[in-house]
Amino acid sequence: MDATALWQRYQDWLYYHDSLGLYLDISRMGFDNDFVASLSPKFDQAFKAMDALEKGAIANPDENRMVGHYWLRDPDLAPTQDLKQEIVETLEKIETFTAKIHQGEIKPPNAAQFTDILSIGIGGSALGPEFVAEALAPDHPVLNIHFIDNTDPRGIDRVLAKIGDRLKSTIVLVISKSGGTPEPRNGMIEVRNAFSAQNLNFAQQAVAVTGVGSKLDQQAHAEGWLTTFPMADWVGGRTSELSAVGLLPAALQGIEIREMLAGGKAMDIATRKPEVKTNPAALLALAWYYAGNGKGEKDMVVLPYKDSLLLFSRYLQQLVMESLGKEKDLDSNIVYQGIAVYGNKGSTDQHAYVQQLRDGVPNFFATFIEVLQDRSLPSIEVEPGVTSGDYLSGFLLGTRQALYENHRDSITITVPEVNPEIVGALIALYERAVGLYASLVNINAYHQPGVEAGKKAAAEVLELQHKIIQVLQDAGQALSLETLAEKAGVPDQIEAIYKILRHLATNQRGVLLVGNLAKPASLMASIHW
Ligand SMILES: O=P(O)(O)OC[C@H]1O[C@H](O)[C@H](O)[C@@H](O)[C@@H]1O
Repeated sequence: MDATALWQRYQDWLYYHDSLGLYLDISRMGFDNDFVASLSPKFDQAFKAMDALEKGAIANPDENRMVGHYWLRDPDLAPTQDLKQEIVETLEKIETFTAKIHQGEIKPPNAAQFTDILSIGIGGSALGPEFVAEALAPDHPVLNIHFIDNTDPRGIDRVLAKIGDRLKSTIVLVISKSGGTPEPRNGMIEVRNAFSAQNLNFAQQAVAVTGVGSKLDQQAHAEGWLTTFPMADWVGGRTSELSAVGLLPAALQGIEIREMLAGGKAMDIATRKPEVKTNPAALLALAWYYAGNGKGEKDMVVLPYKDSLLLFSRYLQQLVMESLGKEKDLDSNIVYQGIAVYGNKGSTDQHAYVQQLRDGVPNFFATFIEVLQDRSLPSIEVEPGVTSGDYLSGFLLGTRQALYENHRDSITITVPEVNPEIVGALIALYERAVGLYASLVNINAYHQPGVEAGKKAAAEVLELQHKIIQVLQDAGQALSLETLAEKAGVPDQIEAIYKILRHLATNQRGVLLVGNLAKPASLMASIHW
């Protein structure tokens, strides 16, 4: 396409949101008008499905749940008065609680004021808060946030070591919608143990964000934690950033949560329009469908040219891949859907994998995120007439151009600056795009049956661990792995047994492995009394 035609195409497809100052450019995706027309019936369906979902239809048939994250930004849309009230009251409670914490009205027993936040959660209960903290926390926040988002003992130690003796002034948020996920439960137990070690009272510094009546909720009430915030069953984990899950940690850091919600609401209004060309989420869904042939054949590489948006791609990984990565469509056909998401930030990544993007296997489309404002204050020149920000901007434009020249498609989102309103809007934009795309490819975006398989398998491994330790104890002598597997009644699990024993032996857990480590079959296992 020559420069004039390309410039025309750019203008024809450019989307601009006036009040947000947000641009979306899909002109560098190679679709044509016939393609757009061919998707029109699917989009009509998708808009209808989205409308029904917003009105409270059971949009997650497997779990018999409504999908109401849009109501969080506009409680008037909630299908019942009770739901509306629940949203409004939770928001008010977050603000009142936060104000009391900031003013020292609610304070830890052994310090004048809270200084730090320790947020324990995983998946949707961590990725949004982590992304938002990185994007929006002030340089010197009212409270410094730390995250435990795994069950890695060393990772937990590291976070606790950083907090050190400020544990006495740390407010602990345990965030888990189900209230039964093992990783945050383990994190909580470890942190509680650290509190005991410093003679501190965990309950007096702990807050739960969880489903009403969950195990965690019951524990928090029974033990008299500082307070609890509800997580509604109609908000999915990966779309929970603008619920208490994300708003509470954000507010505690001093981030303007009402602005995040306003940005989300403004974007929701824009993406509710049942017309592809003027609806930015529909434009994104169209571009994704085009790139991957409606089958996720190309990966989504997310490249914000702004350090503060570093975690956006990680956040989107869950939102997109957990929503779209499905074996079956809504008619139970095997479809193996999904779009792989990865990314980090520019221009940093230009010195890592962008080489492959430009010249290597063309199995991706890029999404550039451009932030117009370099910094709030004027910049110095790093060479005559040029600032660091000019470089950043030049690198983005240059990479976009270099990809285009080599027939690599890209989308560009441009925002004026990274502020709470824009972050809220970006979250809402992608939530809606994922919902629309799911309709286009006829899948349920709101369940995650695959995640259960991994959890179940992990539970079985732990059960096997109990079993083999029992067998070893009963045997009272060293056993070969084969004999051990036989005695445990699981001769087909010998490899798993070997790996469990190797882990236990490494961690001084009372198991001794003797023999040639290079030849697992030669090993003898015993209990080390
Ligand atoms: O918030 P929780 O109930 O602890 O769940 C945390 C995460 O658990 C699972 O991995 C789900 O697939 C995620 O969607 C969820 O965000």
